[in-house]
This record gives sequence, C-alpha cells and structure tokens, in this order.
Amino acid sequence: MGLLSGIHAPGDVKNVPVEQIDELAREIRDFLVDSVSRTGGHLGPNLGVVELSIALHRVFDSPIDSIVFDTGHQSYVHKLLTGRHDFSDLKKQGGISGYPCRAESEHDIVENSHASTSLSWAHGIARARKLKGEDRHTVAIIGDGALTGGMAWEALNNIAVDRELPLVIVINDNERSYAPTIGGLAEHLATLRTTRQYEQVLDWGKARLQQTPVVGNAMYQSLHGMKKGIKDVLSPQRGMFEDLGLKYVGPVDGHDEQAVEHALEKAKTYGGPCLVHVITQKGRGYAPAAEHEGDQWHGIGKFNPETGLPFEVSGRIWTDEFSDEMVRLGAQRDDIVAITAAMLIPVGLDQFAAKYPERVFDVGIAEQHAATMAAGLSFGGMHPVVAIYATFLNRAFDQLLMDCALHKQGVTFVLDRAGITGSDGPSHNGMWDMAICSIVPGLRLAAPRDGEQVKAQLREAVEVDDAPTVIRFPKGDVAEPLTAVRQNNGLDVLHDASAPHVLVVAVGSMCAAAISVAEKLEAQGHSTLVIDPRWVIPVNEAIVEQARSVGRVVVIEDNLVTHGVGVAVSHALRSAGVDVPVHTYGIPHRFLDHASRGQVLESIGLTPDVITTDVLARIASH
Ligand SMILES: Cc1ncc(C[n+]2csc(CCOP(=O)(O)OP(=O)(O)O)c2C)c(N)n1
Ligand SMILES: CC(=O)[C@@H](O)[C@H](O)COP(=O)(O)O
Ligand SMILES: [Mg+2]
Repeated sequence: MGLLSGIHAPGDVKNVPVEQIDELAREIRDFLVDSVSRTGGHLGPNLGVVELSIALHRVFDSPIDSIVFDTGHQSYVHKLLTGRHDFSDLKKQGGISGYPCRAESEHDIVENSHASTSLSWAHGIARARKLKGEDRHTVAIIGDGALTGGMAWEALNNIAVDRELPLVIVINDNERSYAPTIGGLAEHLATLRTTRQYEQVLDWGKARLQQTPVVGNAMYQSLHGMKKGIKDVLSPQRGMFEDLGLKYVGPVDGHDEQAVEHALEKAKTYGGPCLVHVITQKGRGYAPAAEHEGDQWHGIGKFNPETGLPFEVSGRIWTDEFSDEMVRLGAQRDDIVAITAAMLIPVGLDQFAAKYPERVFDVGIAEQHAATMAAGLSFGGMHPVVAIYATFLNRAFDQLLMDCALHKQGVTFVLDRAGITGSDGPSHNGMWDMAICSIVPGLRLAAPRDGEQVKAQLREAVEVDDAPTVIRFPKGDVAEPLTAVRQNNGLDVLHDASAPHVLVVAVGSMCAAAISVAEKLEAQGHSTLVIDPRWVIPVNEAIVEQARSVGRVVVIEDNLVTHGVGVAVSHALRSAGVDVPVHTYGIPHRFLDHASRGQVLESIGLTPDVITTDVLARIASH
C-alpha cells in the first residue's frame, strides 16, 4: 500500500501528484473492502465517496476550513485521509468510531448520526466565521437521502438568502438512501442528472457535426437552436436550487476526481452559498456492493472479500417477529397501512410491501412527516403503523404529542433498535423513547419480552383507535420465549413467590435479566416476585396494589433510568400513598461511547450480578 500509507494529514493529500490520484483511490478502495470485510460497516456509502473525499481535502484546508458530513456513516475515507488507518476495531469498544468523532481528530465536527442536520451545522459555522471576520471556508456533504429530511430544507431556506456567506454544499447524489431515494426531490435530481447526460450527448453531437463537411455546421446551428426546447423538455425546471437563490454547480461526475476538484474550487471562490451536485455510485469499485439491489451494501456484516458472501448469517431477529405479524394483520384488516422513513427493509416492512404495495408509504428520511401523515391517515379511517428506529422518534416528538395524541388518533409506532444498540455510537442508542413517550397524555406503550409478545402486543396495539400506541424492541437476535407462570390483574408473573419481600417490575427485553436477579436474591433468602406489565406506560394500577404487600420494588428497563418506567412507577406509588423503597435500574443519564450491546450493558451495570449486588446492599442498609 504505497500512497495511502504516506497520508498522515490533509497536506499529504494535497501533495499527491495529479497523475497518482487514481492510484490513491484504488488503494483506498482496496483498503475499505479488505478492512470492512473483517469488521462489517458502511462499505457501500464509503466506496461511493472516495474521489469526493480526496477532492475535498485537496481543495479545502481542514481543520482551518470545516468539513461537515451529514449522518457521518460515509466518513471512513475522510478518516483515512486525516491519518487514521487502524480500522481493525471499527465500531468496537476502544476502536475507531463508525462516524465522525471529535475525540479522534480535530478534523471531525458532527458526531450525530441523525440525518439532515449538516446544512444547519454548516450555516451556523459559516455565519460565525463571517461574524468573526475569519477567512475560513465551510463545506457540508449531504446525501440525496438526507436531503429528503425537512430540516435540510429549513436550512436551505435560510442559507439561500445569506448571499454573502462563503458556504459550499455538496449533494452526494447516489440515488439511494438504503433503497432508491423517493419523492419530488429525487425526481428533480434525476432530471438534473439527465441534463448532464443531455449536455454530454450535445457536446458529442457538436463535435461530430462540426467535423462533417458542408452540411455539418448548418445542422449543428439548427440543433443548437433546438437546444433550449429540448432542454426544457428534459429538465423543465433545472433551477429548483437556483430558484431558491442558490448558485448551482453540476451535475459533476463524482468519480472523476479532477472534475470534482474543479467544481469545488469554483464553489469555494464563488463567495456566497454554492451547491455542488455530485453524482456518485454507492458501492463503487466493488461489484457485490454496487450491484446489490437491496441497499448496495449500505451497512454490511463481515464477508469474504473474494466472493462477497457473508461470513455471518444472523438468526431470527426481533424485526422478523414484527415483519411476519404485519403480513398476517394486513391480510385480516385492509385498514392497516404502514409508513417507513427510508428504511423499508431494516424495519421489516418489505414483506408487507410486497403483498400490499399500495398500503406502504416510504416518506424518505422524514420521521416528522411520517408521524403527522399517520395522524391524517388515522383521521381518514386507516390504522397506520409507523415503523422507525427508536432513536429517530426523538425527531418526531412534537408530531407524536400534538398531532397524534392531542387529536386522539389511533396510530401505532413500532420502534426497532430500542434500548442499547451500541456499535453505532451515542446517537443510535434507543434510550430516550420511553422517556419522551411517558409524558404524552393518552399514549400507551408496550415493551415485548419475546417474539410471541411482539406479535400479541402489535395485535393489541392496532385495536386501539383513540390514542397513539407504541411497541418497542431491541436490535439483534430475538429473546428466548419467556412464558408467564400465571396472570395477576393483567400482569404476567414470570417468577412466582407466595409472600414476596421484593417485587421486580421487568420491562421488555430486560425480563430475562430480572428473572436472574430474582433467583440470586432468593439464594440470599429474599423471596422475589417478578412481573412483566407488558404495557408499561401508563403504569398499571395492579403494580401499585401488588406493591402494597412487599418490602421494596425494583424496576429494570433498557431505557434512560432518570425519566423512564421506573420513575413513573415510583411516582404512581407515591401518589397512591404506598411508601416502599423503589430501586430503578436502566441506562444512565449520559451519552454512551460505541461498543457492543453486551459491552455497554456491562459498562453501565445493567446486568443481573450488578443489580443484585446493589439491591442486597440497599436491603442491608435499611
Ligand atoms: C433521522 C434519521 N433517520 C434515519 C436514519 C437511518 N439512515 C442512516 S443512513 C440513511 C440513508 C442516508 O442516505 P443518504 O443521505 O443518501 O446517504 P448515502 O448512504 O446514500 O451516502 C438512513 C435512512 C438516520 N441516520 N437518521
Ligand atoms: C447510519 C444509520 O443510521 C444506520 O445505517 C445505522 O447503521 C443502523 O444500522 P442497523 O440497521 O444495523 O441498526
Ligand atoms: Mg444517497
């Protein structure tokens, strides 16, 4: 690995002779395929931005200039070009993050992996530079998928009138989120791409005709006269961005490094907000990725680089339980519709979509629109199921509160990746959903403990037509079935005790851990009853009644501990005058570094051993 091993900082990128840039790009692609084959990661997006990233670091001067990546999953090449070459522990505990990370490098700015924020970040940074009179450039790189997020358009609306602001916006247009990008914007970008092909055809035609003796030049002139007409047909309104007041450069072949450099230089010297439309291909240079229909290896596990075949075949995951039950529900009720925010396959709606294509809506990376569109669908007599990752519900909180709950609309939110996800870093943990849902009047939230409960609770949820309902479950392999030993006032008893001293309230995926805690406490002489309320928000009154006859209550949840179910149970007991100690165990009130789910749970003490030891200590203290 010649050239890449010599790249320790952006200055080294600038010093690569032009004629060796293609070799550097080849080395980077070889590195990405080889390294990610051993760790897994976002191979497709990063293979698509090799030339773009090289050009960015040759035109701009990071960290004097600020390079802001949207979502950040496509920043591996940027990391390589800023001297970080050890990807052996990518996304693992203590290893390099899969997203920009300020602790790793002064070249990294936005760590948030929630899409569509880069333009707002860049607007603020550029405006600050201007106010301070600093001659520093700001460039944002936003994907065509992230550009479907409403926040990006809030930013563009503001940036467009900031006409003296030196700000470059690169649209990395690979026509994909996971699946092909949807909506009017995607169609407009396609029109611009067509224009590019049109221009190339015209340039080709001009050259040929002008070489044709006698009639050629006359024919070219008449064709040129038609150009306006053809162009209007091909791209009736090339200027959506220009109509906003933004300078538009492109479309540019994103794999022609010199062309990208030229366009970036043009944008950089423009002196005002300038948008560079770069056409790239996800998975570029590695056929198994580039030719993968589903998502062009947006995110991939370990694989054999020779064959492109996966080394890991995942077992049945929580998502599969939801996916299968949605198909069954869809057959029984034609009012059931589904909404995804550009993640049809990852959230498990692909089967439902295959059977009922007219009843699935992919709204792009637009969770806010998804939530309120669902309110509208409900008002119109449908029962929408909004399937998103738990962490992305944060973005649609006001729509959940003020459109779904205030209007008592029967909308079901299915939150995948709830709780600790781990390897995708702090902004991907689904640790806030039960906190924000707990303050929504009328909302009902269920946390299934296994696959059977996912199916059962989904069915119960879609029966509710006068309030939002939420089902939340974690990433990865579905839990072993946990059968209740008996029912008690709507509570599933998972571990029984005749005269319990301790009542453990187990939430969702923490039920197995709760049973283990009970067994350990009983080994120390403390009889313990474990219940799974199933529907955990609002607090089931039966918990309050059960708590009247015990010495203490323990609540274990895979959610923010300071604002989750535990706090709600404690409040319910206080309000009912039940004066027993309540010990809550969950995720601490801080952002968590990337590591595996198991390692993070271990690091925060959300394990049976640590919980048991703490409960025993509290019993001993009073
Ligand atoms: C608010 C939000 N919703 C969903 C996601 C999940 N997600 C991660 S990357 C991605 C697709 C991004 O597409 P694009 O911006 O075009 O980048 P590309 O992967 O094509 O480079 C999505 C939907 C997210 N990160 N943030
Ligand atoms: C970048 C992004 O938001 C997702 O691609 C993220 O990597 C979630 O991946 P999983 O679907 O593996 O949880
Ligand atoms: Mg894209």
